[in-house]
Amino acid sequence: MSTESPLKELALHDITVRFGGLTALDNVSLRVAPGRIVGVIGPNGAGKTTLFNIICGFVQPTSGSLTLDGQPWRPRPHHLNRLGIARTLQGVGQFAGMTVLENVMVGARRRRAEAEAMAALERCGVARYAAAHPGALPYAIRKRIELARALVAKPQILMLDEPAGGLDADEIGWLGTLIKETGTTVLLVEHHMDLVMSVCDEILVLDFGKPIALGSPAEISENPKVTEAYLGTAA
Ligand SMILES: Nc1ncnc2c1ncn2[C@@H]1O[C@H](COP(=O)(O)OP(=O)(O)OP(=O)(O)O)[C@@H](O)[C@H]1O
Repeated sequence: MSTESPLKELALHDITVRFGGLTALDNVSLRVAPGRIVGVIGPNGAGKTTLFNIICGFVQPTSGSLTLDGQPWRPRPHHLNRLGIARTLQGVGQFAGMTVLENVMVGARRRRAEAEAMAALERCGVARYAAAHPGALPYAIRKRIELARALVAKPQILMLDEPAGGLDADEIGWLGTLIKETGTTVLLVEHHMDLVMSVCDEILVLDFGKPIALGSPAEISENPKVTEAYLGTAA
């Protein structure tokens, strides 16, 4: 499977997740159309990571369902790569005992995918660190390596979990350009509002697990419910 294959439509239907007495997601529906960049935002604890964990099969919904290209779909973490779904993690979770190149090859679909891994590192501007060990590198470089690891398999759906965390303005500018140029479907969980507003076609806003708004960046930035959710957190 490659980026030339038709992109997949991912949809969540009335997903609810309860952890004991806590409702982390409350009846959330979302259709991620092929090729769109969809942001998921909300105050801390709103359920953003839980939503990603549902799509990756790390967490099972209490109720609700998912579909992939309209077919019922039960995600399993070890099938994601084969299905063309790649995810970056918050922070940088690279293997310390491997070189940068070896870390990126872990994300590839084929064995011995050295050329693809080098191409992904080049795309992310960090090919010169291929032989280094990630532990010794600055945080911003490691974030780029994490992106290369997700991009190496040429995913059809790229899930980015707080990719801008810990980056400066220049790095975030670079990241925004990369996201817009991937040509793939992107799901973006991010607190950095300028990045979200500049790259997303559509944004879902969660608050205490509830979907409170879904729309274009302009619609979201003018929605009083969204302002209230954020100001309520800050107060
Ligand atoms: N495995 C779990 N067991 C119990 N509660 C959990 C679990 N995972 C998440 N939660 C709770 O579910 C709620 C939503 O958490 P989640 O991490 O999805 O929020 P978030 O929007 O990603 O937050 P942040 O912006 O801080 O990363 C929180 O109250 C959290 O404490």
